[in-house]
Formats: sequence, C-alpha cells, structure tokens
Amino acid sequence: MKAPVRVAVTGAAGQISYSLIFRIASGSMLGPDQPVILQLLEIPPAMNALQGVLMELKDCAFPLVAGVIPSDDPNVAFKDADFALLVGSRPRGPGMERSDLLKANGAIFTVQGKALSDHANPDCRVLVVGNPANTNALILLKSAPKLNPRHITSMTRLDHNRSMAQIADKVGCHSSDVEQVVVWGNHSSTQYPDISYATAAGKPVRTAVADDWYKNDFIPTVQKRGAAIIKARGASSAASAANAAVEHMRDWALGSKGQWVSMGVYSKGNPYGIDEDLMFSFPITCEHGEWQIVGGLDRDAFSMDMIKKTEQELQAEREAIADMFK
Ligand SMILES: NC(=O)C1=CN([C@@H]2O[C@H](COP(=O)(O)OP(=O)(O)OC[C@H]3O[C@@H](n4cnc5c(N)ncnc54)[C@H](O)[C@@H]3O)[C@@H](O)[C@H]2O)C=CC1
Ligand SMILES: O=C([O-])CC(=O)C(=O)O
Repeated sequence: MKAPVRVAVTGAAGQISYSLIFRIASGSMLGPDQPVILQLLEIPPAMNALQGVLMELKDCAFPLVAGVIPSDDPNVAFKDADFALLVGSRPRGPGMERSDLLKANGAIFTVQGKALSDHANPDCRVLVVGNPANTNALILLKSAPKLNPRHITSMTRLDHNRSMAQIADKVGCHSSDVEQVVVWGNHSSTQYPDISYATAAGKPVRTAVADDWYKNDFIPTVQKRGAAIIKARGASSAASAANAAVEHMRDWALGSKGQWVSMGVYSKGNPYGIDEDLMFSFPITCEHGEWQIVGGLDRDAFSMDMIKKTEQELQAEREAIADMFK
C-alpha cells in the first residue's frame, strides 16, 4: 500500500459532494492502491448536514480511507492537501447564466486561494468546480502566490463527456469509442465543443454528420445541457458533475493514456494565441501528473470565430473581477 495522500473537498455537504466524496473514497479517482485522508470543508450552517455525510462514509467501511477531517476553517481543511476539489459555492437557478454567480461566489475563491497558498502542499493540484468555474479559478490563481499556476485548473470535463455522448448517439457507437473531442474556452453557453478532429470508432465524425446538425443541434445542446438539467431536475447536475471531477483528477494524476481531454488551464504560453491571462479550456493530454496542451491543430474560420467569442466572454468576466486585485 502507498502512503496516504490528503484530498480536500469543499462544499462537502452539497449535492455534488454527495456523489464525489464516495467516489474518491472508493478509489475511483486516485486508484485502488492509493489510501486517502479526506479533508472536508463546509460553512458553519452546513456542519450538521456534513455530520450525516460522515456517518454514511463511516458506514461504507472503505478500505482506502485512512482518515477524515471535517472543518469549517479553510486553514484546517487545506492543511498539507495534495489535491483540492473546490466545489463549495452557490449553484444557479432557472433562467440564470453561470456568470450571474460571480458576485455571490467570487469572494470564496480569494479566501480559499490564500488558505491553500498558506497551508496546502505547494505542489497541490487544484480543480475548481464551483461556477463560474473558469473565472473562479482565475481569482484563486491570483490569490495563491505559493501554488504553481499550472496546478490550478477548472472543470470542462463534463462538457467534454456530454459531447462524446451526443456524438455517440448520433453516429450509433458507444461513447467510449469517441475520441479527440475538444471543448474550447469557458464552461458557459459560449463554450465551443469542437468535433473537427473527433473520431468515432476510428472514423472522422465531422464528415459523418451534417453541418446543420453540428452547428444547430450539437453545439447548442452541449452549451445548454446544464440549463436543460436544471429545468428537468429542479437542481443542477450533481452526479455527472462529480463523475467529471473524478475523471479530470484521475487523468491528471494517473495520465490520460494518450487520450485527449478538456481542462480549463492557465493560458500563459498557450500555442493558440489566446489571451495569456485567462483560465481557458484546451485539448489536453496528461502524463506523470502534468498536463500538456495538444498543439498544431488547424482551425477553420468557423472555429476561430467560436473560439474568439468564448475568449471575449472570459475577458469580460476578468474585467468584472478586476477590482478584487487593485
Ligand atoms: N464546472 C462544472 O461543470 C459544474 C459546476 N457546478 C457548480 O458546482 C457548485 C456546487 O454545486 P452543488 O454541489 O450542486 O451545490 P449545493 O448548493 O448542493 O452545494 C454547495 C455546498 O457548498 C457549501 N458552501 C458554500 N460556500 C462555501 C464555502 N465558502 N466554503 C465551503 N463550502 C461552501 C454549501 O454549504 C453547500 O453545502 C455550483 O456553483 C454549481 O454551479 C455544477 C455542475 C457542473
Ligand atoms: O449548469 C449549471 O449551472 C451547472 C453546470 O455547470 C453544468 O451542469 O454544466
């Protein structure tokens, strides 16, 4: 057995965490030979609900759980953390855009960025899930000077997985046979799910589907899937979001085995000429605990236009938080 690693999860009594924590504890994220110490952060009014989660966690008797530390203090929850999954923040309701949450949630990420910087393992790998995830991650990056900017990421894996599933339905294959999907930009309704390089069972997808389906059905379906789930469930996606978080961290830590994944990463030094001070989702491969952007992809005029729109939205979100860093 390996030595335990410390995994911090915020919003630990919320909807996403109710799936996420149990998946991490079972070994789905870091592997069946990796014990974990779970460090679970909540706000004081939710500490009772968190006690219930702890009771259930105990009742699972997971062999890989080497300790559980619940806290309402980020300085305690992030102490020596090797991985941090930042879920805790308000979800949107019907009719809202995720960027409407910036005012309510942005401040959380200055406080938690500082706490991570001061107390976590300096190599800590961070995933921001709470919305608006890209710009919250940018706030965190700017608040956490002791962390490696390459180790702060935001989640677009759910959009990536949604894209694979939509393509599989359309061409009639299994979603696991779909490869080389890319989600560019923001986890928002401007995101660009790009099938230009995608294959399904080894065959190019772009020529197998009609242009009209791609542009007028697939792209809006993926862009608005979160809102469709809120409409159907009366609450935002939780189990699929937890699954995406597990897969994001798993592939980052253990390698994507040559597969392309989508991750929001700091854009500094990116090969596509994107503004260099954004958290932007790119095509990524992971190896040995580090990510690399897949370079050298040709983008046609349609793709360039879609990428520009999502970049501009992220620039506007950055403008909206500029006052926090004056
Ligand atoms: N990036 C993505 O793909 C996705 C992101 N999300 C986002 O994830 C976030 C969480 O969603 P749910 O779990 O469904 O919400 P939820 O409301 O069920 O749970 C959020 C939890 O965070 C806690 N919390 C609030 N402020 C906190 C703080 N400062 N520190 C620690 N905990 C805090 C709350 O007490 C609550 O228990 C939302 O912002 C949602 O929009 C949801 C789905 C996908
Ligand atoms: O749409 C939302 O607010 C929740 C979310 O981020 C998603 O399901 O992609």
